[in-house]
Amino acid sequence: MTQDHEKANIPNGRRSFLTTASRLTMAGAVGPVIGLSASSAIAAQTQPASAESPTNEYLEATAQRSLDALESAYGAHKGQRRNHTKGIGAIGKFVGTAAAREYSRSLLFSGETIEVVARFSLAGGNPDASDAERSARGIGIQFRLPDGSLQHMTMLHTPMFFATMPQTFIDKFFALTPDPATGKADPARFNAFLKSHHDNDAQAHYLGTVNPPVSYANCPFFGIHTFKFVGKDDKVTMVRWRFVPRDGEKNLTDDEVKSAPKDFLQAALMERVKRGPLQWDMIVSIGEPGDPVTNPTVLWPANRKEFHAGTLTLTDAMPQEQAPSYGINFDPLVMADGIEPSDDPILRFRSTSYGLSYSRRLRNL
Ligand code: HEM
Repeated sequence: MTQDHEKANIPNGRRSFLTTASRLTMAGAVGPVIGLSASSAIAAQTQPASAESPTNEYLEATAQRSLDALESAYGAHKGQRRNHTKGIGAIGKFVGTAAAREYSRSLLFSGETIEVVARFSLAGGNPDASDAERSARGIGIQFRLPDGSLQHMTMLHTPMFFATMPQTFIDKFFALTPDPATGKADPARFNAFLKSHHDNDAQAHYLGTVNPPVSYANCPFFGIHTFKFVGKDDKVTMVRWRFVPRDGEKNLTDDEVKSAPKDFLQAALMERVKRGPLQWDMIVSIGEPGDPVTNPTVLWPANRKEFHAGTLTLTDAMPQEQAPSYGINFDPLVMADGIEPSDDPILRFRSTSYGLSYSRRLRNL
């Protein structure tokens, strides 16, 4: 298993993750990142040191900086999520398989029917974003296990993420800050981000070449990170998972991308659940020695051994303000016994960022 990062001491004594070899090994051109209204400065690399903001502050990726970056790009929308702001609630159930029980002792795979609260969303902090924009679609799922414990999964419809290190996330959203003169992000500054952050390439290429989905019902969702399945005998298996829609994957045509109404996703989902339950199969891939486990921008080879770990069934959908998911913090590190996180620095970082966003929303900030 490869580690493509190292921990480094920074001068003020605090520790931070710094990229050493974050170049992609997979094919993927520097594509336009469309959908996330483009750009401005790369804070970490271009902002001068000052008494209030010493250079080291810009080098350190903190939850605070990640929210500063999101709010810089999209503003702070009171009482709302700072990322994936536009969304829809859903409820349903999950039933795990005997095949999954071979690898994980999690009650998720006990075979009992597990209650599920979910939320679909559009990446980015704009509550009025167009549903046709070329950004990631997300799903947060809270599984309520029979012993009262919780298991979270927070996934995207792209197979890969755009950052090997939290600093890329922070730099990207500062680079999307609107220029006060135009109200739009500065393309030159966003291009500077693209040129200096090649870990962004693969997802940008994917979003630039694969049209957005026609409905959340037709979205595959990828866990992206590597996780550990822990068996009854404590045996650890490195895994990645994805949820494959039984309705099939279906994307907008080029014409539909241009003409689709701004808010079609909610209507499409509501209409679909009226016709019957929606299902996804959870497919788990087993890692082999040498597969990257800390880099969420690089895919595993397609020929990895896979098994069907369970079926997600969603029975109802509702506007997010009325949904049980409204008050949930889909922190991806909320895990029940039997599933554990890898050392992926992005996965580890997410928890604090979600917590801070959640606390702002609860305080109506
Ligand atoms: C450095 C990396 C990341 C940061 C800083 C970050 C930050 C955030 C924040 C602040 C939120 C809003 C949380 C809330 O207010 O409840 C959020 C939501 C979300 N993120 Fe991330 N994220 C990161 C990576 C990822 C990755 C890798 C995935 C998927 C594998 C992902 C999927 C989602 C989804 C689906 C939501 C919406 C959850 C909901 O409906 O509440 N994020 N993210």
